Amino acid sequence: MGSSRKHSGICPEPDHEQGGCCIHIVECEMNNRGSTGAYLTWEKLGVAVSSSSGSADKNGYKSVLTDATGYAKPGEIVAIMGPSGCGKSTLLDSLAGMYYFKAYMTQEQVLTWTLTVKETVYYSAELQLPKSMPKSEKMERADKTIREMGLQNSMNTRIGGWGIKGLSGGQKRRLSICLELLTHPKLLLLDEPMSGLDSASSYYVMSRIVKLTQQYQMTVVTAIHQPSSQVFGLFNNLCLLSLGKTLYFGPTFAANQFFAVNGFPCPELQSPADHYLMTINTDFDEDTDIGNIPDEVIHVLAEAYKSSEVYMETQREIATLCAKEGELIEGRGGLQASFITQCMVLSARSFKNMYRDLGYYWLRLGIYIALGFALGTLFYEIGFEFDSISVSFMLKC
Ligand SMILES: Nc1ncnc2c1ncn2[C@@H]1O[C@H](COP(=O)(O)OP(=O)(O)OP(=O)(O)O)[C@@H](O)[C@H]1O
Repeated sequence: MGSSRKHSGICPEPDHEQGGCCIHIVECEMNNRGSTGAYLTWEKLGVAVSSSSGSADKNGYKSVLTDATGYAKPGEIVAIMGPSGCGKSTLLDSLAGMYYFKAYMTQEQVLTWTLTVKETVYYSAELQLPKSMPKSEKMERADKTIREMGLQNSMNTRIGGWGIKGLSGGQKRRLSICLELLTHPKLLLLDEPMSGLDSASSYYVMSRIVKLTQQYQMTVVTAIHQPSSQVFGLFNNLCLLSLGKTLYFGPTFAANQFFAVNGFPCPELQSPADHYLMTINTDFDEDTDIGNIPDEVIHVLAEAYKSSEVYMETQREIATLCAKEGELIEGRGGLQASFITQCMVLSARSFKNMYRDLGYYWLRLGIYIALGFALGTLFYEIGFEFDSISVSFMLKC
């Protein structure tokens, strides 16, 4: 590793229940090749929310994430998996809380439904890419990213929304990924990027993300629900959560052995990802057919993980990554569009959105014309005398 780095960290005061927690990120020059990469680590990360339910503690707080520990390195993808409600989004939100994070795709779609795919990506390219980059190059990058996400046949299709069918749910998801990948961010957080995609599309989209991750040495952390075996095989590290606890963080290929050693071997012909999720799901205690009580399984695995060699290795890796030192490589400024460009692009986008949106522009225009006409006719042929004004006004009212 070279010596240059960007560094930031959040290490709040140790909490009496959760212990100390720390999120740490360094951007280092890699292998002296001139390119840089972001190293992200999180240790003993806990999140509690105020709650009035029975599971809250005496202070009215419910723990939704406990002692989460892990790391992510350039050129690699960490997959966060676990049953619904286990804390995947909470972990990603906590990591995204770093002021330095570059790109975060949440579960909510934030797309302007009146624009086409091409317009959406072009506008985003103009706003996000460095002002030093020529416009032709920005458009070229936008076209390439659209093709990489397999949206080239829908370039001129409107996103669609209220009353207008446009892109499908999966296509919208791919478009959202496009917008995040445009800048080749050093750190990319994705929350359920595959939702709405069929298994083949999921594989193609994820393998393209892997390709870009390796090509641009991006650091990627993604929450994912139910990856197929092929998609699962693309991840470098796996973070398994249940009830807010980390049951496993380590190499994806080593998870099978961890489960087998602790009494939950993956049956032959079953997808490992499915097996892990079925084993640690606590939502359907009565219907479970694996013969174990889910809460006990979580306890056994959480304890086994903390005394495993994989956990020790994770701790060693985090210590190494946190110890990286160096200098600032580049300032954050200079990467965005200039103020003038931002004004022009946003005005053009807003104008297009307004005149294509029936409710937003045309309906309002109709209402204002009708209102103007009504107000105008109030004084029609009113006369010029004082009496005519008062009589006419009384009549009209
Ligand atoms: N701000 C909050 N206030 C109250 N409860 C919260 C808050 N944030 C998260 N939670 C609770 O924490 C738990 C974990 O939520 P989270 O969204 O992280 O789960 P998830 O694993 O991403 O679920 P899914 O896979 O269904 O999206 C849920 O029970 C949720 O209700």
